[in-house]
Amino acid sequence: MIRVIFLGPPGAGKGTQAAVLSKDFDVPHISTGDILRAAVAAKSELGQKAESYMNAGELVPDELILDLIRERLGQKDASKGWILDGFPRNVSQANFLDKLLAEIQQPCECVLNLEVPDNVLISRLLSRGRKDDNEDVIRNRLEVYRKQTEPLIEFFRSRQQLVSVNGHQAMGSVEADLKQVLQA
Ligand SMILES: Nc1ncnc2c1ncn2[C@@H]1O[C@H](COP(=O)(O)OP(=O)(O)OP(=O)(O)O)[C@@H](O)[C@H]1O
Ligand SMILES: Nc1ncnc2c1ncn2[C@@H]1O[C@H](COP(=O)(O)O)[C@@H](O)[C@H]1O
Repeated sequence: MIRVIFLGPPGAGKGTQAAVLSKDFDVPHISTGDILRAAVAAKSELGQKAESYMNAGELVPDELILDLIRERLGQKDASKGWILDGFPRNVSQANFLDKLLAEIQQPCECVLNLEVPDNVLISRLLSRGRKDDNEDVIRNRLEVYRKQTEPLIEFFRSRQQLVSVNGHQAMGSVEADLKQVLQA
């Protein structure tokens, strides 16, 4: 069983690696980006509220995300562990998660921070080609990451929860490094 959070800029490989580890460790991969994209595709109320923020590369307001995470972590499959990808994304989400995990008695074991140079991120995102992967939106997502999400590196490091891994390697090598961390 593992309970881990993936941290890292857009394009660092969080979703790619979380999907692999989710299979290997048999725990759900909980991606707030995937949940929101599904809501947009379904044209649900959440999707309609979130879409314009996502298309602009901005974070959606916390109030759209917090209940969703509480509900998802309360589902049965999450009782055996989880991998969070894309949450928390700012300090207020991290504080919320802290309280929630204490309340449901599911402590996070570690925060895996994928490090990749900016030029590599940009070229990966341009070739991924999602709706929010055009040049202007990528630039904004990186800026939003620097301002709002990157402070979480220090937040988790100060609590000795952070482990940084070189994400600028072949996917299999990143996976091997992550597994080494998780088995340690
Ligand atoms: N180690 C790697 N080497 C080369 N390409 C990679 C590697 N890891 C992931 N990619 C590719 O880079 C792109 C971004 O990866 P991924 O979607 O996993 O990133 P992410 O961190 O989840 O991004 P976002 O936060 O924007 O959702 C994908 O097209 C993926 O196939
Ligand atoms: N935790 C989140 N808080 C606010 N906004 C979020 C969060 N997770 C995802 N989003 C929105 O969705 C897109 C895509 O997310 P990815 O994790 O990069 O797939 C992101 O730009 C936010 O608009």
